[in-house]
Amino acid sequence: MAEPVLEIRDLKKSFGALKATDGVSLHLASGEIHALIGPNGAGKSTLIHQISGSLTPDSGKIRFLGQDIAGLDMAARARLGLARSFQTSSLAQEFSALRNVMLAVQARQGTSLRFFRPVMRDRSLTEPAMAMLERVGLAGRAHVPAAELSHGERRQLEIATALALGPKAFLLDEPMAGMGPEGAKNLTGFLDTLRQEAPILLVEHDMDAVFALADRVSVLVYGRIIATGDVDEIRNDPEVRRAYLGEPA
Ligand SMILES: Nc1ncnc2c1ncn2[C@@H]1O[C@H](COP(=O)(O)OP(=O)(O)OP(=O)(O)O)[C@@H](O)[C@H]1O
Repeated sequence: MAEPVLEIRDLKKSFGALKATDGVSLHLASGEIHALIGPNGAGKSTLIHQISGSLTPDSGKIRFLGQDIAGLDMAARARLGLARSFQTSSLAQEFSALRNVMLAVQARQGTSLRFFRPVMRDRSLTEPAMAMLERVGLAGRAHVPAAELSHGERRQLEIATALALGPKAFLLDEPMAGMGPEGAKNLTGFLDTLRQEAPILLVEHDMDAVFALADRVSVLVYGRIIATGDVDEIRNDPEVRRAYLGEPA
């Protein structure tokens, strides 16, 4: 097997007596969507925070693109191509959709603000930024301030800014939250295409989306992975049905 894009080994994190992450190991392979599901409080967000670098594990290994990233801060992990999106919005609300994506393009190019050039006419920024907006279906809303976009459109814009950073893997924490049925359907279709660009570790409560998208599913309960498998294996796993899908033993 080719080396996984992301590999987590025996990760542990406690808050006092609570073992929020209790020896988690999982990996994300190239081209796949790996869904992480589990009941409220299972430790899904805590795990994502440790991978993105906003929370320090007590022990365990995190390797990304063959490199141990445990000692890197969040910004350094993002620069390597680890894109985290959704639970905290990174958008500049007063700026247009286009300007938001341009900021990400600029960050990737490593250029500083060009005070003496009219930024909005800088084609090395506007052209790739428009291309990203087109990809997520927001080109028609390019000049609308982020604050005036609908909830679903803001999610699309967050993906466009993440794409502009040239990600090598996505960590998506509940992207379907707050989306109506139509928005969830559109986003599901889009995520389906996104896996070609970079694999996705997907934390999601929307089981329709998980079962439609996931190549593999891991089930987290009380900080431990109790099962990993494809959608059918997870649906039919008696322990999963008991612990998570709420069925009697
Ligand atoms: N900073 C913290 N300090 C203390 N306890 C915390 C902290 N962060 C999370 N926890 C606890 O760790 C456990 C796991 O929380 P976490 O938010 O990771 O779960 P989750 O699976 O993402 O839940 P949800 O599906 O509701 O988002 C919970 O019991 C939570 O109360």
